[in-house]
Amino acid sequence: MTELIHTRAELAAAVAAAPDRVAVVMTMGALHAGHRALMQAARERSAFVLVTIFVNPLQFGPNEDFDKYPRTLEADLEACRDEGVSVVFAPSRDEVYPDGAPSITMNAGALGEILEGASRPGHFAGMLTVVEKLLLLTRAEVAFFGEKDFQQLALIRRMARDLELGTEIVGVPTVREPDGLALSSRNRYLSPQERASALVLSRALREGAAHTDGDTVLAAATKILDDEPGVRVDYLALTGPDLGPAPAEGAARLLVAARVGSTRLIDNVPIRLAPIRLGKDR
Ligand SMILES: Nc1ncnc2c1ncn2[C@@H]1O[C@H](COP(=O)(O)OP(=O)(O)OP(=O)(O)O)[C@@H](O)[C@H]1O
Ligand SMILES: CC(C)(CO)[C@@H](O)C(=O)[O-]
Ligand code: BAL
Repeated sequence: MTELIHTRAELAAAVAAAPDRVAVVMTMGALHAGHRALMQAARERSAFVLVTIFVNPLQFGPNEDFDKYPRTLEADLEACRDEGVSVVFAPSRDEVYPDGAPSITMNAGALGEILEGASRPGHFAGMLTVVEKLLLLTRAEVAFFGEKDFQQLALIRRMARDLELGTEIVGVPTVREPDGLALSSRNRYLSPQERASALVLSRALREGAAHTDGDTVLAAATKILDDEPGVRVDYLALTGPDLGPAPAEGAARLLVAARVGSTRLIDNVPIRLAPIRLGKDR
């Protein structure tokens, strides 16, 4: 049985009665198979999985899609029931921010300024603020986040470490459509034609990941993106696995953000860079 609750008092009671460690999956709703993968990973770690559904106003910029963000609570509950979730916490804005906009918020630091942070000022401060509140309110022992939002995951790990939050943060690989498109609640904004154009994001990353030299990785991905007129690239970046500078060899990450029509999408893949091999006479 999945219990739907809305208030802090109900949440405190549910957590106090939890039969196992609290395993949390935080979402903004409009649930899809990517969210379900997080719930399944959580279910493997605990008999008590708690899903939060809250479209956090603090992480949306003034010209972003807060108002039109899909809100599909009935279907979301069905998905949570299917995945054996114990409790769904779907609070109102006042329940999360009883004093209105908080005057003390998280600072996402230098990692919050690059990539997504450069395009969405204030986004990560708002995101970390609500994640920290929800970690504390749910008393989460372990929390699950998708690699699809790779920078978000990196920042949450960093916050948990830097602030000694004591919650284990687990990353879950990106779930994709059979044709490669990363699942995202925002995919439902795409027209059929835009949906076809959006495929170049995953295709570019796949092409890039077929190479092991940094310059070639970027050139291969750029070529695919440049060939699709319906897509405006915000950034294509090759970084280290922690979003620092890309190493000369070993694990790296290739990330992309682009606008398809008016919809902004992100994606990323792991890359393995090989040492440069010199010819025998050089
Ligand atoms: N395709 C996916 N695979 C794995 N995890 C995902 C996927 N999509 C989202 N998640 C994860 O689900 C959690 C909740 O994300 P959210 O509710 O914002 O969904 P979303 O599909 O990313 O939505 P949006 O389109 O708004 O970015 C986050 O940890 C996010 O990384
Ligand atoms: C982690 C999160 C639920 C915080 O609002 C959100 O950023 C998301 O859905 O990825
Ligand atoms: N999926 C990350 C949350 C956001 O885009 O606001």
